[in-house]
Formats: sequence, structure tokens, C-alpha cells
Amino acid sequence: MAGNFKPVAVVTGASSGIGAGYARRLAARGYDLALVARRVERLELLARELGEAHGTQVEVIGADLGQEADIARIEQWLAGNPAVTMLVNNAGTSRMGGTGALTDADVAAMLTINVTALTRLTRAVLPGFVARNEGAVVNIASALALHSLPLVSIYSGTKAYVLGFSRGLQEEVAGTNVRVQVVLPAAVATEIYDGTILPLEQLPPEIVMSVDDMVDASLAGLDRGEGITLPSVADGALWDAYDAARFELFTATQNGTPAARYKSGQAA
Ligand SMILES: NC(=O)C1=CN([C@@H]2O[C@H](COP(=O)(O)OP(=O)(O)OC[C@H]3O[C@@H](n4cnc5c(N)ncnc54)[C@H](OP(=O)(O)O)[C@@H]3O)[C@@H](O)[C@H]2O)C=CC1
Ligand SMILES: CC(=O)[C@H](N)C(=O)O
Repeated sequence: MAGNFKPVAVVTGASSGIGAGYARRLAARGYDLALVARRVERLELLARELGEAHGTQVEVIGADLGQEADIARIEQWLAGNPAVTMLVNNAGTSRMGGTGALTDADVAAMLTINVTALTRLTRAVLPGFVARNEGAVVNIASALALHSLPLVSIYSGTKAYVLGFSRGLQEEVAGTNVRVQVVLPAAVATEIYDGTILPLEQLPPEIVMSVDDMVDASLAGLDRGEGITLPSVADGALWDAYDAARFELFTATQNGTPAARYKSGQAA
């Protein structure tokens, strides 16, 4: 733990859904919190609830992570706060629609909130975590990091970035006590579906997880030392097989010779 500070967990996107779920569970685990989102009134209600329930000290930080000035402000706050020992990069947005049909603002929001802000906030905490040889970054990706679907092509791409970035980071901090966990939930019952062309009610109920189940599974994964957590996947060996195939394929690319099927006149 840093100095004499009580550990502080920072949760972005804590005004609803998965982020609010993390805030509740981390408060119960004894963390003080810094909660980031645009809807400050919701964060304040949650702060009051957690203060009463657990004595949690909560800093409410209103910020629009789609805006450069706000990202920079949170970066500075994180970099200058050695009590922070956990960053949950949860804030995210999903704008559904064909790639050509989305507005430029929709596309910018997904790229900025899901990719740029997550990257910059991670970069802000990482040097302190490494210097203190402690700390955890929890990045919320999605099962769509593994499988792009039409109507969410850009969203899927942003989540594939979160997965790839997090895996690289895991290699970077290997050998230290700094942890990087990437979480790949499938459908979770939250407001992210509200007002979209795929409202929650249209999903088969049996594929939808509750926020509490998802957060509890993810924290159990963190406790188990997992780098990659798939809360709804019963057979953990599926990931091992997938990752082994991915690595075999990558290894096969490390070959300076064009494959025979790409050479004119040669059979595949
Ligand atoms: N629900 C699901 O099925 C799944 C969700 N996820 C991911 O989980 C994460 C949380 O989403 P979920 O809980 O489902 O959805 P919610 O819509 O309930 O929560 C999204 C959170 O992100 C915050 N947020 C959105 N835009 C901004 C912004 N511009 N600046 C700051 N905060 C912002 C919202 O706060 P505010 O509006 O107050 O700013 C809110 O707290 C996302 O990264 C999402 O991609 C992954 C897989 C499945
Ligand atoms: C399609 C979505 O927006 C969903 N939140 C997911 O990540 O599965």
C-alpha cells in the first residue's frame, strides 16, 4: 500500500451499470473511491450510499471523457495522486448502426471514450504504479473484442483495441507487482442498450447477466490472478485453446517468405 494512505480505487463511468457495481463492491472491500462520469448527481447519490454503508470516502469527479480538456484534467489528477492503487477503466459508449450511417459525433465518441481516454488514463497511473511496485488496472473490454458484429463494427474494433493494448501492457509490467486485468463481458443488463436499435428487451434473457454477477465474477478473476477474465464462459479451457491457436498463427507470420499460394503459377 502507498505510504500511509488508504487505497483509492478510481472507477470511470460509475454513474450507472457496471461502473456503479464496481464502486459498490470495491467500497465493501475497503477502498476509498474516486468516481468519474458526467452525471455528477448520480455519483453524489452513490457516494452518500457508500459513505453510509461502509464509511467510504468518495471523491466525485465530473468529467466528460469524450472531451480533451476533461481527459487531461483526470490524467493530471491521477498522475499526482499516490493513494490511487486501482484504476477501473469502465466508461464506455456503444453507438449502434451501420458504419456509414453513424454520425461523425457517434464515431468520435466511441473512439475517444473507449480508446483514447482509457489509454491516457492508464498511461497516467502506470509510472506511479511501477515506481511503487503495486497497483491494478482493470480494463473493461467486451466479448465483442473477439467477434465483430454488424451494427457494432466500430464498437467491436474499440474493444479489440482494449484487449490488444491490455495484453501488451501485461507483458510490459511482467516481473512487477503491477496487475493488468482485461474483462470481456457478454451482454450485461445496463443502460447502455437504452435508446439503441437493440434494446435489452430484444435480447434473449438467458444470455443477459446481471451487473452484480458480472462484477463479482470479474473481481473473483482478479483475486485468482487472471489477466483475462471472461465472466460468462464456463469452460476456461476454451480461452487457452483460442490463445494457443492465436499464438501459433502469429508465430507462422514470422517468416520472410510469401506463402506458396500467393506465388503466381504455384498451387495452394
Ligand atoms: N452492458 C453490456 O452488455 C456490456 C458493457 N460493456 C462495457 O462496460 C462498460 C460500462 O458500460 P455499462 O455499464 O454497460 O453501460 P452504462 O451506460 O450503464 O454505463 C456507462 C458509463 O460510462 C459513462 N460514460 C459514458 N460516456 C461518458 C463520457 N463521455 N464521459 C464520462 N463517462 C462516460 C456513463 O456515465 P455518464 O453518462 O454519467 O457520463 C456511465 O457511467 C462500457 O465500457 C461497455 O462498453 C462490455 C460488454 C458488455
Ligand atoms: C453491443 C454492446 O454494446 C454491448 N454492450 C457489448 O459490449 O456486448
